[in-house]
Amino acid sequence: MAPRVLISDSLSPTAVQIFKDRGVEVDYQPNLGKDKEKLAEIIGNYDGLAIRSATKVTAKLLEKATRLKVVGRAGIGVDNVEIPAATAKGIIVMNTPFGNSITTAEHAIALMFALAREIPAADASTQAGKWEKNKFMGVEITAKTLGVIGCGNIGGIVADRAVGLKMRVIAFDPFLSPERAIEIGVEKVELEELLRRADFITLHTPLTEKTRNILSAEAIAKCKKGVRIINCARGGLVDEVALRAALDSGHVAGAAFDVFVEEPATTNPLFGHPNVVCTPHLGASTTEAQENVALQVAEQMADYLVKGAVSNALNMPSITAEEAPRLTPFVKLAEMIGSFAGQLTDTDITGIRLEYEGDVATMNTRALTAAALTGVLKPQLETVNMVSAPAVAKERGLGVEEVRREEQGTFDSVFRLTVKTAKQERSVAGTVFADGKPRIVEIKGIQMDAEFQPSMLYVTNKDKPGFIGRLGTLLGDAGINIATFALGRQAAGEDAIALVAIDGAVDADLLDKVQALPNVVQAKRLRF
Ligand SMILES: NC(=O)C1=CN([C@@H]2O[C@H](COP(=O)(O)OP(=O)(O)OC[C@H]3O[C@@H](n4cnc5c(N)ncnc54)[C@H](O)[C@@H]3O)[C@@H](O)[C@H]2O)C=CC1
Ligand SMILES: O=C(O)C(=O)COP(=O)(O)O
Repeated sequence: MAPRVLISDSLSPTAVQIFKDRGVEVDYQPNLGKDKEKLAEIIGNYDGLAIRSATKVTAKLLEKATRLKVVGRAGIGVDNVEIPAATAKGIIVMNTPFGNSITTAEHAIALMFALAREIPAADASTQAGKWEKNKFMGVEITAKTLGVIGCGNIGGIVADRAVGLKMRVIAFDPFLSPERAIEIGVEKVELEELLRRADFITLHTPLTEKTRNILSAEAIAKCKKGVRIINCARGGLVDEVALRAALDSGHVAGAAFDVFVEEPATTNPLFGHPNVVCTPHLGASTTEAQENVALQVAEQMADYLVKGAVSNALNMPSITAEEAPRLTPFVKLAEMIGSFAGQLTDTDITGIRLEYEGDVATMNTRALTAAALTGVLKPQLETVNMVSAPAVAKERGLGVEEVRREEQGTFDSVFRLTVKTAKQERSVAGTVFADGKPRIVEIKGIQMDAEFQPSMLYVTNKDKPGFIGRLGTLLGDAGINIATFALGRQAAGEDAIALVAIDGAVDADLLDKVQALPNVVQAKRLRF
């Protein structure tokens, strides 16, 4: 069945076309994001959800999203998506981190000029037939100091444009390296210094608990008198009530806002002030940017839903479309080996060691580790998948250790997983043969050669004559057909393992009988 995607915000028709071209069914309902109830009613029918900023992807909505595998944000900010809730449900959240950054930076520059020359008010007055030539006295921006709060992609482009406009640019960003600051021609400063020195302040951080109200009443009070503030990033970075008071007192000379605490903003503390310029979250609204983000989000989502490739995900390691075909059988192997070990473990797991040997050590082991953890955790936690497994493992305090060795042994690649419990360590290793099928090649250091089958019986025993015959007879008497029978042992007469693929299931009663056979140490049913 073709995957189905819902687009619940306004997106360029390019997205619809790309989904169709790539074999994804698509429903384009550009206003649905604003209708929470309706969206919750139908979200259960879709594998993918493509959004902009109007759709709020809350934990409550995700509860109804029983089929959802991916949320694609055609844009940058993902503060409208509850990512931990998506991760917990195994839903990938991806964005398009660069598609609209130039456009948004240009909007910030446009708003800076609009403020400096009071263009919106002058336009309204002129078109009202007032010709108030003496009312509007602007300020030059040349040689003025621009303070950039958050100097990442967009902040960096704004800084670059501002340098071109002959401004002096200072930036506050704890993650801006001194080398990058030199490269883009900005002076890196602390927030206090920026507030003290800047004639214009522009904000370009995401909205997080750290950045909320970064321009608080207190911070605004520390600003130079006559400062002008531009916010093209997110509502909530500036305390709107405090800013209004500072505008009213004349401490702040002007403010240009594209984003607001409450959106859509139909009322706002800033509205109505003569030195305030507002736009309705238009930062990303150019034909070019919308074309970029629509194309990119549709390609990324289709690549994931159709080919298993992951890019620009915020809660999952990337898998390129090129590596996906080579990686996929190993993802399967890692998950099955993980599942094998998980099903064998009854007590609390304290740690997991993942060893990648040979070719597999050169692959995307982050993705393979996520798959292996999924397998280990699934017997206890049905809903876990590659997206949520690493977070769940961390939450449960499982120490995860990765070892990579590129030298090959008997096989081109070996993946070995060791589960540690308070009582013991148990390792299982496997490989992928040329047929693309995962195989078990070693259990607890004992060599084996077994394929995974949907229903299997795992028996450890003392290597004594008669065991195989007795097990075969017991299963035969119960009407169970043996599909394959793999054996391995440490040495003659010592610990041995039998891995039996069976048609049909072994019930608890029969399992007890297997367990009761002479020399049997442990008997377990496994399902794959
Ligand atoms: N108005 C609009 O339509 C648009 C708004 N945006 C907003 O712009 C924001 C920035 O986008 P990008 O530049 O692409 O993101 P980015 O991730 O490249 O840059 C953000 C920068 O903020 C810095 N930062 C993080 N915490 C900080 C803190 N506490 N103090 C100072 N700096 C801090 C980071 O180090 C990073 O360099 C987005 O998160 C989004 O909210 C993005 C596109 C369009
Ligand atoms: O990309 C972003 O972060 C934006 O804020 C753009 O929002 P929008 O897609 O125009 O609703």
